[in-house]
Amino acid sequence: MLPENLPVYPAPAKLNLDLRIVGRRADGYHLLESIFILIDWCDRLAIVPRDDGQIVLHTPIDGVPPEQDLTVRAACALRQAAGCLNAGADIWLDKHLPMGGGLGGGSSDAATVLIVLNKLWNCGLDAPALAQIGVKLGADVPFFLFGESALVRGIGEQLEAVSVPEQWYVVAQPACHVATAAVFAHPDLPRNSPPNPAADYAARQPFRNDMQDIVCRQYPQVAEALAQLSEHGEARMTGSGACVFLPVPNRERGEAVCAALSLPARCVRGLAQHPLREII
Ligand SMILES: C[C@](O)(CO)[C@H](O)COP(=O)(O)OP(=O)(O)OC[C@H]1O[C@@H](n2ccc(N)nc2=O)[C@H](O)[C@@H]1O
Ligand SMILES: Nc1ncnc2c1ncn2[C@@H]1O[C@H](COP(=O)(O)OP(=O)(O)OP(=O)(O)O)[C@@H](O)[C@H]1O
Repeated sequence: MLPENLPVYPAPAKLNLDLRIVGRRADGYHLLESIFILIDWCDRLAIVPRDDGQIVLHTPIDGVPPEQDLTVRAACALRQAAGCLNAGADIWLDKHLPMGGGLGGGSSDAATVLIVLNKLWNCGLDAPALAQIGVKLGADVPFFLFGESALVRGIGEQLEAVSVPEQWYVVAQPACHVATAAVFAHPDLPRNSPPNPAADYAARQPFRNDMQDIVCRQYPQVAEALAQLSEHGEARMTGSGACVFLPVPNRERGEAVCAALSLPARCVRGLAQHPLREII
């Protein structure tokens, strides 16, 4: 999928271990408190600068016009913010993460483009400046730029590091795509969980996901996936779904759970840091 002999830049997925909706802003966006972690399931990108000012995505996704792809939008937004208007890029995206899965794939692709082109174009923007560009592309982009486990608040722009124990997870993929905006707009969505500012993994337990009940009502495939995973432990949905996950003590146990399920699933490992952390 990617051209040979070019550096490959990963864009890892996220899981929301805990997700609470604690309020709503005047513009309708919801205020969240969520523990985010990175996992070792990744999209892969190749990115090469070009000097004719064009931003070319060589691998468009079915149903997403290139100019709306988050990789291209990220490159354009960076170019605008940094004022390097003649900078261009060739981008190849090898998509592995399911779309509409609650794994943040599009946001992660955008974050990887921002990180890499900030270097390749010598923009010199610092992390807060990149996050400001990122949050306009997707609520999860600042987390991927932050690059480690975090308690995320606001709509995704307030981040605090959280120490999360090393852990394996089974991630199961129901055969449906959940429309995030429709879940947030649902009249029955709980929107008033009590705020708890503690950036502390243990103190926030027991974890839950305030979007899970509404999504299970509307998407029986998600409810079925949760029922199957729950036979093996405490399973939850990530983000606005559709994917669901289960912490497991080790890879062997994870592979055994995957084999017992009747839907696609994989065993993944939590990452302490973003693989591009050293160039963020
Ligand atoms: C639920 C999460 O997956 C948790 O990680 C994210 O907050 C969702 O982030 P995302 O998919 O990047 O969502 P965006 O593309 O930014 O927003 C999609 C739509 O969901 C609604 N939205 C999103 C985030 C938020 N905090 N409140 C909202 O009400 C808005 O109507 C928005 O237009
Ligand atoms: N590079 C991209 N990768 C994935 N989706 C993209 C991309 N560019 C634009 N999109 C659009 O964004 C939508 C959401 O994709 P994404 O994979 O980020 O969803 P998600 O995993 O549910 O994210 P979240 O957890 O943030 O809700 C897609 O349905 C698609 O229309």
